[in-house]
Amino acid sequence: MDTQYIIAIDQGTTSTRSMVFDHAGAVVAQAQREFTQHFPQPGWVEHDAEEIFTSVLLTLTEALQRGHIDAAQVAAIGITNQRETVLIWDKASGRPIHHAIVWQSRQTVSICNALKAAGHEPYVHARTGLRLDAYFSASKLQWLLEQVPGARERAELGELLCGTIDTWLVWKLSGGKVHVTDYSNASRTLLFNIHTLQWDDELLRLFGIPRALLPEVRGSSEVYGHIRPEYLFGHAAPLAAIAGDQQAALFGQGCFTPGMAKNTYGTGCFMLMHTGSKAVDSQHGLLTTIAWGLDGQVDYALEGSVFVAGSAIQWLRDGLGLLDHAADSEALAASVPDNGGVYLVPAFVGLGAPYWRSDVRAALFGMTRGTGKGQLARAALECMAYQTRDVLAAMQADAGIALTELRADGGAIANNLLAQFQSDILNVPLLRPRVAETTALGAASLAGLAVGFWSGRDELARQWQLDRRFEPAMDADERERLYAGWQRAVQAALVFTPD
Ligand SMILES: Nc1ncnc2c1ncn2[C@@H]1O[C@H](COP(=O)(O)OP(=O)(O)O)[C@@H](O)[C@H]1O
Ligand SMILES: O=P(O)(O)OC[C@H](O)CO
Repeated sequence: MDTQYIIAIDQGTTSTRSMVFDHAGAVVAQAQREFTQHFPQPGWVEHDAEEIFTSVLLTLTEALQRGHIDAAQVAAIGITNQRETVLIWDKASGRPIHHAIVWQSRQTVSICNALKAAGHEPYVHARTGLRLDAYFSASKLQWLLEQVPGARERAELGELLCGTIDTWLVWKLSGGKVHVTDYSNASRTLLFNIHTLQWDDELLRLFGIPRALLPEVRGSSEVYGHIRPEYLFGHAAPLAAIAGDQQAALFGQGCFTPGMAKNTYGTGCFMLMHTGSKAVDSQHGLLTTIAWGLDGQVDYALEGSVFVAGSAIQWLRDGLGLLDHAADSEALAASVPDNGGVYLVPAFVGLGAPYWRSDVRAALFGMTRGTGKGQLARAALECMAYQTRDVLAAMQADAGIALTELRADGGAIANNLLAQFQSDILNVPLLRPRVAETTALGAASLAGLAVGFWSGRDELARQWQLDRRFEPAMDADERERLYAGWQRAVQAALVFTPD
């Protein structure tokens, strides 16, 4: 029989990737497409869901062509996606009624603030493990139903469907036959009870969301349907996995047992710790979320969501013009011995975990006349490490355990200076795996498990391979001195809020 492969579709915030994995878990071919970011007003971020779907079809076919792989060799397709981003579309025509509202978008801050002021946060948190924040899908759906003319009436008549990006893609790829999501994505909507594993009627009422809009919630590793053959050179491959991108990365990093954690350094920074079958309620500003539904049960995770990480480097590049490429930040930072007392609090869209302050704005502290590009590059890299320490401290306090190692992935951790500094500031070894595309690997793994391509988690755990291990090398006084500077900078930024 011909060699078989699994395709993972990684639909991220700024680009879509299709990656083909072989049985050893190695990437044999891939294709990537960026798509348009729409900023209709300051702080708003939207995507054209049709453009996203086109990017998926193009990368699927490009990846197969590049790898000279026959579509019949595709054993299954797994989907992983930017989370919380949500849209509504017309059931009959398949056309979105408006752009998708992206997770970063702040256009529903006032909806959330009003609900918080009315005292709803405690029970929303108790059911969902989340916060009443514009980051999650529920207020975005409410906004769409209120702002798009006729949407609410049509939703109540059952003419419309909604979904996060996974749901949209499965619906489109299956030719409008399958309307599903998985537990990991449902757990990011603010409408799903993570304890009863049901859409929550009271939360639906609170946000005014008709139940008829919502998809069925399924496991993260099962065959939901098949791709229309015309989308894959005539082969109706099974659509066999769905997982939110951060949970997929946790899976792809082989964090299968309680206490194992990963941190992904992409646009934002997302640290997740597996907590097993237990939903640990955070007392320190973290989220409780569903890691995945697999083999008939769900596993939970604690999550620290940091909104700005690698995008601080993009700001140096595109906003300030200090760099040509993000990777140049390493040499620039290495051109100076230290941060020279400069700290960047990168609250460009407010601060996420563990602060949850959407009103705070970014700030630079500690500059002197001698401050130059090198210190700014350091401050931008270091802020990822300090934010990670904030989250790790919260996680250790919530879980009651000390982390012995941190598995790291995402575009920015290719930066060796950042990786070493991160290990120093945490005083924990940082492990960078050989397959950097852990998000896609996680989705491929879940799809492969669903169709018997891999035997189980043990086999997957054996495939995880180390690229480089960074050991903490900074002395304790220096570590605590630097971190104390960060804490002062955050406190100062929290005090200054715009009108
Ligand atoms: N060598 C590098 N050093 C620092 N930051 C980097 C480096 N390479 C990429 N980045 C940053 O990492 C991010 C891209 O990582 P990626 O994992 O592709 O993100 P996402 O999936 O969120 O789009 C960008 O914000 C970019 O600025
Ligand atoms: O698309 P990414 O990789 O920036 O991930 C976005 C997260 O899923 C948002 O919660």
